[in-house]
Amino acid sequence: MTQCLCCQGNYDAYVKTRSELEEHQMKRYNWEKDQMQHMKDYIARFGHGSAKLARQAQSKEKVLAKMVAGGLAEKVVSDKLVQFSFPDCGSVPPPVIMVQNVSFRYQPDKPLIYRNIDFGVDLETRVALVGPNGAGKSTLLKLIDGELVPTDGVIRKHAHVRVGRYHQHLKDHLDLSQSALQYMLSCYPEDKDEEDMRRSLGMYGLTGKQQICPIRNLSDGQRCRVIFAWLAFRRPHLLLMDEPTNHLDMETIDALASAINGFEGGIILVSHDFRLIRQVAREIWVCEKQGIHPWKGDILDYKAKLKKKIDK
Ligand SMILES: Nc1ncnc2c1ncn2[C@@H]1O[C@H](COP(=O)(O)OP(=O)(O)OP(=O)(O)O)[C@@H](O)[C@H]1O
Repeated sequence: MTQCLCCQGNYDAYVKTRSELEEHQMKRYNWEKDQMQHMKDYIARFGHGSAKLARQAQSKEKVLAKMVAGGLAEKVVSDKLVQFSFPDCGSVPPPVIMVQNVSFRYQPDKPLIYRNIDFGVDLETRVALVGPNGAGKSTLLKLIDGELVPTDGVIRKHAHVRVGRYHQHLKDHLDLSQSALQYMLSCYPEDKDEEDMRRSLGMYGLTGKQQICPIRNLSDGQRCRVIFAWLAFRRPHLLLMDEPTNHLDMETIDALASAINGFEGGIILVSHDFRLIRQVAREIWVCEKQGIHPWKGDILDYKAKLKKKIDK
């Protein structure tokens, strides 16, 4: 299970430690840079001078080589300030999605994951779906998205609704030889405007270089951002987010939270990150015992209940 990030104290401590480390690294980088420049200037000026000066220059050359061999501090390059946002999706009148008497099992000889579940989703929906591992949270998102078909019952969708589902496996399907920009252009061939695509990728914190280098050279976190950019470009009315915080650092998670809060559509979030849930969810639904049950309290009450259960 992903570590719970509820505790603000931990987060503050993390930010403080990180900025102290960065400050130290930057000081060391600047000092080394100055020293090296000084030695290089000396070598350039006196390397071919009198025997004494040339000897001193040689000795500086050795010091310089030793510094390089010992490993130099890298310049602190903070990731571009990330400010996610999901574009205006326009409105779709309710009911946007109706889940009616749905039962589901993966195979005929397997137990039901859901039995007769019934609920509606619209653009006001801001739900965090929680529950034990294996209860069926991801399965529900796949059913709503249409990747899975109910064994019984129906899921009705408004004809014009655009659903955007984010999950971890999307990044595993990226063509690693393509750049993020090529990927976007191939996904949206009708939108050939490179500038638009670049703006979108840039909005998700990918620098110009990162947009055009092969995806293979990007970190997992950067690949996730490519997926967020792809998702946002679809202008979904309903976001189905399955563990969106994996591979994201805390600043990016906060950027995601504020993007969700600024989003005008609906969202169903599956996450083990209670800190994100606390920031964005208006309702908690518990997925267990083949059903979906609205939770009366907030996510902290739910967390307390889990803890009580473990302590018993
Ligand atoms: N393709 C599949 N075929 C058969 N069984 C599956 C398949 N996918 C998932 N399951 C099973 O269905 C159940 C529900 O899985 P699901 O991934 O929806 O649970 P979850 O609540 O999202 O779990 P977690 O919190 O661990 O991600 C699990 O027992 C899982 O093993």
